[in-house]
Amino acid sequence: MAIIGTVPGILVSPPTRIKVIVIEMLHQGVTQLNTKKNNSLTKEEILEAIVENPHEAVIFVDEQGIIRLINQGYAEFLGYTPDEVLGRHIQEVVPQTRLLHVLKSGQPQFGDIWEYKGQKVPVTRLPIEKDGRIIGVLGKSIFKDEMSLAREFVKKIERLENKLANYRAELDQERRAKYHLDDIIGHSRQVLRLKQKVLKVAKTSSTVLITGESGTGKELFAHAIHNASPRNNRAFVRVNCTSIPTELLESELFGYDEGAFTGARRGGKLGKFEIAQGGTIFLDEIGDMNKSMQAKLLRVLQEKEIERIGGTKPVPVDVRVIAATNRNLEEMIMSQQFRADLYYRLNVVLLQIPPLRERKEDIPFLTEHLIAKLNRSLNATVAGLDKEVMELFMQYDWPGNVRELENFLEQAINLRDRDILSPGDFPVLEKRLQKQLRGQSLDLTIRPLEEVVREAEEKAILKALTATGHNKTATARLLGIHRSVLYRKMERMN
Ligand SMILES: Nc1ncnc2c1ncn2[C@@H]1O[C@H](COP(=O)(O)OP(=O)(O)OP(=O)(O)O)[C@@H](O)[C@H]1O
Repeated sequence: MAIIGTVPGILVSPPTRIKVIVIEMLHQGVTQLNTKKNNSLTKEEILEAIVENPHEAVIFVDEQGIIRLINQGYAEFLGYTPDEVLGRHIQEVVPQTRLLHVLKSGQPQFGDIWEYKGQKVPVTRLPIEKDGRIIGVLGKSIFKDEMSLAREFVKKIERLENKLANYRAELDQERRAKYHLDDIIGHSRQVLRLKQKVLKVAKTSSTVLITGESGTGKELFAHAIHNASPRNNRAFVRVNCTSIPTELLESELFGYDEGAFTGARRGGKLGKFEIAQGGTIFLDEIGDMNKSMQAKLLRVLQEKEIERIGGTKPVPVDVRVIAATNRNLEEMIMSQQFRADLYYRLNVVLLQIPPLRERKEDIPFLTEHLIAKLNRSLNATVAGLDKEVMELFMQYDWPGNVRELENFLEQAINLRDRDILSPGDFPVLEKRLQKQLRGQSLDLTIRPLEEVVREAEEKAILKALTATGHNKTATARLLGIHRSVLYRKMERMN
């Protein structure tokens, strides 16, 4: 038998020759294909090229903290050659290393900013596992040519971190009660009694209801209760029940879980009750809360737990509730606008803040306090006011209470010619006072009917506004007119 060709180690007879040639061709083809595909590089060579890429610093320390792999660039960055550091303990070479923390915790760190010899670099540290055991840590960082990019990135992160810290501080400030008992000015019997009551109720966690006309200082009292209480180092969270649309109020108060509804934020949202955990929640304008929310709030007060929207289990809350309103809740109960059971739950301790006209002896003290406060905020140097102004103040009824006094003083400080305020600095006050005086006396002079009708109308509006604590919707309802008509008429009155 003639041997006409070989395949290594095999003797081939003629009939199989063609087959062998084909096999050889195929073999060559595959080799060429392989060569084209990976440039004949072994896995080790590829890994080495990756490690030695010039854009990144790469280091691997084993479980003992020994440097087992370091690329040229990183060694240079540290001021060595790779051979000088391989086999040494990382701490010996880089005393401020954080790789060992990752070795210990097993937790990866991404985008950490690491400072070395004045240079800041973003680094990633990854625990490396084999067979379920951590065998070392891989540290990586962008550097060299990309350093300027990295620096920009670091700066950006630092700016964001600073911003975040500022927002956090601002938020903390927002969640602190600003006013203390000493900030409540007044020597009248009523105010002194209220302050004593604040000191007593501050010791407990009972729910407090604060009532009083608009601008009497209800919010001030709520802050003071929190600050005088053992909860004063925890959050004080204010929720204005009118300024939040009804459909949002529930998520605002109780929060929601991720995916609770379309458009819900990723990770969900904490509600004000949870934010106030351990502290106080101040529900301002509680009289404006709609009935379905009233029912939900009642449940929270009874069960002392909230349910996030889309949540699966209730969350216990330890929060003191202080509610305030300028509306007459008892009348609202009679007209079925407010739940009686909620009213009794809220009204455990009642603080009724009297209107300013019933404690006019406080006006001089409040004036002095408010001028000092406004001097600070307006950078002014007002020393006080003429005797005539104080006389006007004492005659006026102050339907807008302390807030109205503050507004008058602010306008006057802006308009003044001298640092002692005179009646001329209070043009609106004089106008309102005249109206008030006319309203008190029966004006029998014969005047154009239009004027008489307008005055009667204004009187009725003022009375209704006082009765509703300046709630425009309720005022319009009382007077039987549309809210837009009320607004128009009020604009004309000013
Ligand atoms: N006794 C007081 N001493 C010092 N400032 C006061 C006092 N009462 C009220 N003020 C000031 O008057 C303004 C109105 O007070 P606050 O907002 O507490 O009133 P309110 O009754 O909560 O009003 P509203 O019902 O409209 O919310 C604030 O600037 C507050 O600092």
